[in-house]
This record gives sequence, structure tokens and C-alpha cells, in this order.
Amino acid sequence: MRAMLIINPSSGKEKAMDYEERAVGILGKRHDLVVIRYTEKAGDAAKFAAEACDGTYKTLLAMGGDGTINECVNGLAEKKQKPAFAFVPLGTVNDFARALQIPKKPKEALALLEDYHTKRVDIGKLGDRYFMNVLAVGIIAEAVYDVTPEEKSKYGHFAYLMEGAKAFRNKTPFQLQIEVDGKEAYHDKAYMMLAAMTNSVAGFEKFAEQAEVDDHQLHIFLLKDLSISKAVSIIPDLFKGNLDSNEQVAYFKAKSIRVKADTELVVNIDGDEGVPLPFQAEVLPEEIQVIVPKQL
Ligand SMILES: Nc1ncnc2c1ncn2[C@@H]1O[C@H](COP(=O)(O)OP(=O)(O)OP(=O)(O)O)[C@@H](O)[C@H]1O
Repeated sequence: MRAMLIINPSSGKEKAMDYEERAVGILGKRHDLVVIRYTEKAGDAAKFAAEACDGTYKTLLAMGGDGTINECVNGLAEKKQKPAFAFVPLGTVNDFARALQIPKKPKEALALLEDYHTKRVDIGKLGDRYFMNVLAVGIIAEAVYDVTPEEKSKYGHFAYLMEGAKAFRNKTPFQLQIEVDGKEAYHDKAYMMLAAMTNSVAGFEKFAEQAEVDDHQLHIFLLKDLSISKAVSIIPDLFKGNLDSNEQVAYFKAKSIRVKADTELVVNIDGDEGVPLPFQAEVLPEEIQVIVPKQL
């Protein structure tokens, strides 16, 4: 059986290329042939990952940031003959790696291929798009687009918090209507909605502390109020893992959601601009087999 190695040469300050030789060496021990594909533009990684589902590949290894990993997940989703998926996280935030305890050091992440311990993990589906981390509507979703690559490399994932705090000023809420698993769960004003597949959101590993990668659930958080006196309590709860019980937050778990709003809003899918509301999304349980550390 073959292995495919997808490299985004622009990821992680161009670090991806440094680890190519080591990756090929490790993959070469378990596979007859290692096919290397370099991405040049958006969409390439998804296309290559889909090609790796032709039944001749045992393993797909991606080296890149969350963008490349999301594309690979999109290429693999709902294919019959998926290879096991491994990745070396080279982005600034690396939420999927945080959730799966994949080491940040590329050498250590590559060493996981020696053990080849795998776990089936859930992903989400919205129309013809797939996500492994988070859907967002409202303030934070908009703030994500304003974070520049320079801010990301200077402040890491805190750049999102800074941009988010700026965006909180002068905001008015929208009316949001949410159905979870076919039942109306929320119909009121909100400033933001997040639906997380994993515990780590924008680098905050305690955001959805209760979320497991294979719990078949979306973890839905709604920010109901934003008066300064009350909103400040959210920051400590964000770090302590208590967001679900915060007074300003409504929290639901569900296998599927439908979301409508009274204003024009766009859903952000794993950090990228998605479709306008209304939308519906669902969990695809244990859809992707990922190479992870033994303790997971
Ligand atoms: N050869 C290339 N040169 C420049 N850009 C590329 C190349 N190949 C792919 N890309 C772009 O890189 C994007 C993904 O980048 P990456 O994997 O680093 O994710 P990211 O979301 O930017 O990571 P993070 O935010 O965690 O730093 C792709 O969507 C594509 O647009």
C-alpha cells in the first residue's frame, strides 16, 4: 500500500519543507511507495486528499496549518476507501492538534507514525462543506477575518482575543433562532453563536472542555448579553473551562442544528467564510481515522 504526503510549502514560516526527508523516511518503513504532493493554492490539499481515497493508499500525511488540515478533511469526508490521516501541525493556532494531543514539535508529531495508533474522530457537515473544529456566527466570526498574518505570528492565538475584544464595542445583538435535534432550543437575542466539535477553539483548550473528539455532539454556545459589567466574567470562565455555566452564555449539545437570524449573517466554518444564514449542520460520527498519541 502507498502513502501520500501533502505539503503546504507556505505553512509555518516555510518550515514544512525542512521535514520532508524525515517524513518520507518514516513513511517508507511501512509503505511500498510514498507519493509527495505540494500545494500551490487553495483547494489543492482537498483535491489531493480525495485522490488518496482510491483504495491504494494506507496513509495520508499532511504538513501544514489548520487550513491545510481542514482541506484534507474535506477531501476525505464520506469517501469509502479513506486512508488513515496523520498531520504535522505547522499553523499558529492548531486547534485540531490541541484537541488530539498531537505534539507541536514536528519531529515528535512525525514520531507518531512509528506507533501508528489510530482513533476515529467526528467531523461536522454543513451543505457540501466539512469542518473538524468550529462553526461561528456573529462578533467573533467577523473578528477572525480582521486578524492579519503579522498579528498572528506576533501574538499567536491571542490575536483573536484582541481582535474579538475590539469587535465587541458598538455591537448590537441579532435575533437568533436555533433548533437542536429537530426541537426549538433558543429564540432570542444573541451576539454570537459557536458550535464546537472539539475542546479547543481559537487556541483556548478549555473553551469547550467537555467536548470529546468522538462524542458525536456539537457543543453550542450562545452569547446572550454584553453589558460590560457582566461580560467581564466571561474571560475567567474562558480560561477555567466554565463557559457552559456562565450566566451570559446559553449552552446546548446536539447531533444537528438549524440556525436562522433576523439580519444578514454569514457562518464562519473552521475560520473561513462560509454560507449565509439560514443553515443546518450535522455531526458525521467517527468519520475520519486519525493517527494520534497512544494515550488518547
Ligand atoms: N504554495 C502555496 N503558497 C502560498 N499559499 C498556499 C500554497 N499552498 C496552499 N496555500 C494556501 O494556504 C492555505 C492554508 O494555509 P495553512 O495550512 O498554513 O493554514 P492557516 O489556516 O493559514 O494556518 P494558521 O491560521 O493556523 O496559521 C490554503 O488554503 C491555501 O490558500
